[in-house]
Amino acid sequence: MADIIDGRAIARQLDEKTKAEVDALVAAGHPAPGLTVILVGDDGASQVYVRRKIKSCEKVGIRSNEHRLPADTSQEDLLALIDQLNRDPEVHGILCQVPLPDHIDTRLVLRSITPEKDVDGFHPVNVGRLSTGTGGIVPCTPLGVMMLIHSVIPDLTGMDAVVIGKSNIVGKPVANLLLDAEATVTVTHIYTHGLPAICRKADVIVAAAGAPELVKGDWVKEGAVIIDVGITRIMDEETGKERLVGDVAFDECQHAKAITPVPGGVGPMTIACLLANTVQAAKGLMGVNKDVSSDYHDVPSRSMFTGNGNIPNE
Ligand SMILES: Nc1nc(=O)c2c([nH]1)NC[C@@H]1CN(c3ccc(C(=O)N[C@@H](CCC(=O)O)C(=O)O)cc3)C=[N+]21
Repeated sequence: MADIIDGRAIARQLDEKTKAEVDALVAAGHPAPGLTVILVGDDGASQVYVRRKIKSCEKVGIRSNEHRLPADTSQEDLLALIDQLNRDPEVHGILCQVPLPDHIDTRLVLRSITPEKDVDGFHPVNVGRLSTGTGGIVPCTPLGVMMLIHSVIPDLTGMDAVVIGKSNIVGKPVANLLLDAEATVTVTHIYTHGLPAICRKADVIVAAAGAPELVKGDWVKEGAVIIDVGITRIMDEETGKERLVGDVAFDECQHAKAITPVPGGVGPMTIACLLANTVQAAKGLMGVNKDVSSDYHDVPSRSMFTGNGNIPNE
């Protein structure tokens, strides 16, 4: 039997660390970090996620604020709200839930959140920092994925990792983080030729294609580690109830070393990492931790100079 990686338990551990950081900030006379979540429209799943995020904030002592806007909110009004939040010194993190309604230009909206408060790590400045290994805020789900992998494989040096999915939110940033961890990374997607054979070579598989039960048992090498990022709601024919399905045929993969469940795997880590990112953003804005060592990490850092073939100007 494969070990089941308990995302809820690891998220709880991270929340404890986050809470301790919040307490330390407050004890030093700083205000508690503040997160503002914007939700446009009334998509059911989005409402569930936003409620979870707000509740989790309470647990660790982060102040939270929710702006619920009607589905027909104009892009102009949304941008005006973000502009106001960008200037508000009590707001340290801004998250605008995606997907946004079709009449709104999502890229423009995500670019309008100031990079210092961009706790999703979606702003092009943070994307650029991640891809050059120069700090910045790392997107929540990819950061959670790495923590789950590290809970079973402390050192990824030289390992073969296969990422399935090429989204800006998960696939691409996960690939960058795996490279930073010295893994050999193959990025694939649902149109990749010979995907099963590519996966069979992997020591680590990150499935983030949004395709229910795409990864079959015979795609998985004995002893591999599988991280399942997919969440699809399907109607169970037998019970008539809705259930959540990942991108991996879980039952067929018991010869893996370890595997994340859905639910209870990556999802809870996404939220815990959001809270951690909010504290990181707050510290940055408050000028906490701006000591010599963090300056060292802010300047073109390690991975730029350690001979990974990264040429800074490319
Ligand atoms: N700007 C923005 N940032 C996001 O981080 C963001 C977003 N938009 N839009 C939607 C996706 C999705 N997402 C999840 C968060 C928690 C769970 C989660 O807690 N999942 C539970 C189950 C939840 C359920 O029952 O549906 C679990 O896997 O155990 C899942 C998905 C954050 N997202």
